[in-house]
Amino acid sequence: MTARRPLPLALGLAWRSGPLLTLALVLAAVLTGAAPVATAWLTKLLIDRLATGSGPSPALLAVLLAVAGSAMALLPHFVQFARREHQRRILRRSTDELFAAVCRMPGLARLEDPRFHDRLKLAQQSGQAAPQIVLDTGLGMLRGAVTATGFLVAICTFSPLLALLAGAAAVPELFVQLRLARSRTRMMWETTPAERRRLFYQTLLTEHQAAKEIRLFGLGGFLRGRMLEEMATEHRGERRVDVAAFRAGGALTALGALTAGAALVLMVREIAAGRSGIGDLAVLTAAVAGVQSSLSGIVVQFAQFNESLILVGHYAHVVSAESDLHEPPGGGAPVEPLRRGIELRDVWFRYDESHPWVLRGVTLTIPYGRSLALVGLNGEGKSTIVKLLCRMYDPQRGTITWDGTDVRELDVDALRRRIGAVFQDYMSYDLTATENIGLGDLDALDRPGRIEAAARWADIHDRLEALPDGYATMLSRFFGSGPGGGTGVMLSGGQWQRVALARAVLRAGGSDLLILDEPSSGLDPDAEHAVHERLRAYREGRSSLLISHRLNTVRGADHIAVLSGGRVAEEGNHDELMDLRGTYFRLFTRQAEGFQLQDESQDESREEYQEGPPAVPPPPAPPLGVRPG
Ligand SMILES: Nc1ncnc2c1ncn2[C@@H]1O[C@H](COP(=O)(O)OP(=O)(O)OP(=O)(O)O)[C@@H](O)[C@H]1O
Repeated sequence: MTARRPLPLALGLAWRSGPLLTLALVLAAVLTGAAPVATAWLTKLLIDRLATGSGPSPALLAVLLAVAGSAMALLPHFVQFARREHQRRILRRSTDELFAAVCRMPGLARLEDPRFHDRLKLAQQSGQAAPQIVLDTGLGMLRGAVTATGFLVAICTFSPLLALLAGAAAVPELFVQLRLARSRTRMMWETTPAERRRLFYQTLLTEHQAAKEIRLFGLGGFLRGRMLEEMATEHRGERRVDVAAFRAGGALTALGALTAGAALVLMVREIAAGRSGIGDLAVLTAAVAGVQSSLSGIVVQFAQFNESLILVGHYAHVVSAESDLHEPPGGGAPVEPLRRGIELRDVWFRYDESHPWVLRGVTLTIPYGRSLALVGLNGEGKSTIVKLLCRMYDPQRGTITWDGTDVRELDVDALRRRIGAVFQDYMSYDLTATENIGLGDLDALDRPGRIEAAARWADIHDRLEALPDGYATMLSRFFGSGPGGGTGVMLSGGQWQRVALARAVLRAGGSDLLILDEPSSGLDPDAEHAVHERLRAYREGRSSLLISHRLNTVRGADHIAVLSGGRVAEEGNHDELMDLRGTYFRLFTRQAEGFQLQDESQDESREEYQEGPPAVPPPPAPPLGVRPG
């Protein structure tokens, strides 16, 4: 999809947010523009009538003047109210459209691209403000054009040269303001990374998760310093543009004063020569000032209009961003329930072209109704395989198939609905306990029975029920709990993990593939044992993928694959892999030895404790090479 054009996009957004309000604002702009011209003409007619006795009735002119004056006084109030209401509606709509576009992005690649985040930041700013600015400045220009045309016609009837002089003064200002607008938008793009980093440091300094390390390691001053450095970078960019604007403003004001002076000299000469009356002086003085200010206003508004359109370009880019995953023309095919299995064939993957390959030709099968366990050292790509199965990315080479169909040909949402997963980096949401579990299947949010059943399965029901507001308690110390706003509750690491398990189980009820990436790393040994027993029963007859560094929990899997160097180095069931005496054997025996050693030392210390400490301390060991006498 190509990026939508900024002007139609901005105007469309303004129109869809409030058609009647848009029309009312356009009408108000025309009236506001016409009112000063009408006032000046009516004043001239009234003065001429009073001086010469010819022309419309003074009473009528006075009434019309009063109407024009009232319109000029009242319109700004209406415009202010209508603008604010319109702004709120645009904000709601643009925010909705922008985040709908972000949610439509099926993969993770774009969210891991810093330039996309820079653009998103500007898109948020521009999507909220720019349509209003485009409309405001567009209407401002319309208003200014009505005023300037009226005044220029008035001046022309008096002296075309004077009209030309008043009009020409706007040309240099136009160039200067356009240049400034371009510098400002460039500066915003250049300083956005610094702004995002500053916001990151600010959040870090106030958020609960980082607070412990920041205090323990004494990082407050360091992070504050970094935050101020980023702010200084932003300010340097802003200052550069402000200095240019200040210089240009001075030069333009001097030029404006010169033009006004020249116009005044011309007028005085004409009146002194008797070619114009006293009424003309009144209208000309107002007209020259009016032309100058309205043309200058038009120029400034045009520059702002241009600036906003450039920024809307970022918004357009985000809302029309293409999918970061392959999508078949006409949409993906529906996903049928799994019958044969999922296969990875010669899968190569790296996170970015500049990164090394993580997977270098992985071939694996998760047969229907069977369990596969993945084992490997840190960073060997186990979680990467999980992300590929959930289609967070597509592999650069090779295929992943679902019952023989390449997953790239399937509808990605339908595929994900068939997968239940506990990720290694599972989320803890600052929401209520019910919501924390219910997010696994939104349909269950208003079915407390299902939520409770999932919590019972994960052995967290008793704890959640005992919370101050039960399942309605906010699991957060960041937001208040309940209508009274009492503080929420934090769970322990293992308790959070059980909540994540309950969430996955709630979803996995109807899923074909259950993925468990380190599902019990934070659980105590009793809980781990219980959870794995339940998981074993739960996986029965269901396709599942289990990843765990605790090899005693994977030994029961139907098939175990050991990843090494981006490939499957060993495969088989536990006994076969032990017979192979390779990596699995080494890792398993090392872990088992660790437990044995612990057991032995525990046994020894238990014996010592039972026997009591030795009465006489043992003699010091003799130096090496010296035989005890
Ligand atoms: N989003 C990402 N962007 C770039 N590189 C990544 C990303 N996620 C992981 N990696 C890299 O990919 C490699 C494999 O990571 P992965 O998380 O799949 O390993 P793992 O086998 O699950 O490790 P562990 O046992 O520590 O959980 C690592 O070298 C890691 O640095």
